[in-house]
Amino acid sequence: MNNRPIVLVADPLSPVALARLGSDVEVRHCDGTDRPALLAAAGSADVLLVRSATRVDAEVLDAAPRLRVIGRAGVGLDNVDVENAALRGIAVVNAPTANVVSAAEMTCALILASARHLLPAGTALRQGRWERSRFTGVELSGKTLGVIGLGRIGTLVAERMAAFGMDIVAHDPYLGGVSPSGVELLPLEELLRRADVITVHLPRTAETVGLIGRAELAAMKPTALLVNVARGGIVDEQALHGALVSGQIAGAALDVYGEEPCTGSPLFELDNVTPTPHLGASTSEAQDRAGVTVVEAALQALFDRPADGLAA
Ligand SMILES: NC(=O)c1ccc[n+]([C@@H]2O[C@H](COP(=O)([O-])OP(=O)(O)OC[C@H]3O[C@@H](n4cnc5c(N)ncnc54)[C@H](O)[C@@H]3O)[C@@H](O)[C@H]2O)c1
Ligand SMILES: O=C(O)CC[C@@H](O)C(=O)O
Repeated sequence: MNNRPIVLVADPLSPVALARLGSDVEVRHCDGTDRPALLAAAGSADVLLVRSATRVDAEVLDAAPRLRVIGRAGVGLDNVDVENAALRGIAVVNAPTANVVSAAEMTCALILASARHLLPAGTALRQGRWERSRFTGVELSGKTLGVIGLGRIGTLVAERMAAFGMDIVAHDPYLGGVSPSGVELLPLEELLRRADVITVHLPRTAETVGLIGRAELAAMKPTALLVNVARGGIVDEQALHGALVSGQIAGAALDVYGEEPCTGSPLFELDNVTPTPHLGASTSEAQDRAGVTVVEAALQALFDRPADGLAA
């Protein structure tokens, strides 16, 4: 069919989601992290589908005069200039619940891995070193988990870690003082002082960038573990490096970084850091759900009807 709307897929989407696009649109692919390629391909796009790697800023919007829909296959919209898109009448759709279980499970995995030194112990073993006493860990049962940002993912993490016997405290000023049962809401300073494990589940906003900096790290216990599966920049990486080297806190696990992709960081050289390359949403289930959600929303916006093969 000629003159079909063009859907530009700029980050890898699940095959299930791509199949849902059907035959009423023309699907084109580009590498959204290759700026010149993205800007060139955006010129003919009616729909732009991305994950977290592609930055959809004013320059991209300027280069995309036909754009009607931006689909973000995931939760965080910090890589999309939503306000600017709205001013141009471009719809922005995301998948706010598609990957939250995966992100919560990833967080729990990182908490457990940090508490038991799984990464450095496994690395030592691969290098032929059987170092049992060096990697003595800590039990989580009876310890306190501090959740900063008690939204969808923070709540799922709290529920799961409560099953490990952890006491849960949280800081979230937007809950109006109302929290799920069993969760004590605290001011940030008190959470930082009381928690043994601190996990961050915030959007990246002007308010949250740098929220965990030098002073906040200094307020934590020397035995504290800090986990960030939310967004880079919320934890100040330089201050964190200093706190980990000086023993101000015991360890950290990071899935996200101020600049991504991040293939080199002084943090990666520390044994008490467990780094992962933004894998929180990287499960087949989450990717299928996120991709299908934004494809359906994009087709709905284009044609005012559901995708091929879906019930009307
Ligand atoms: N690593 C990954 O792959 C991955 C996957 C999914 C989501 N994320 C990130 O996780 C973030 C959280 O996701 P969610 O689904 O739980 O979002 P959510 O909107 O359900 O929850 C965010 C919570 O943070 C709270 N909050 C906002 N500003 C705050 C502040 N200054 N102090 C304390 N609390 C504050 C809000 O009130 C809300 O309850 C997303 O914005 C995204 O950036 C990362
Ligand atoms: O693109 C991804 O898989 C990461 C998505 C995740 O960070 C999110 O905010 O949903």
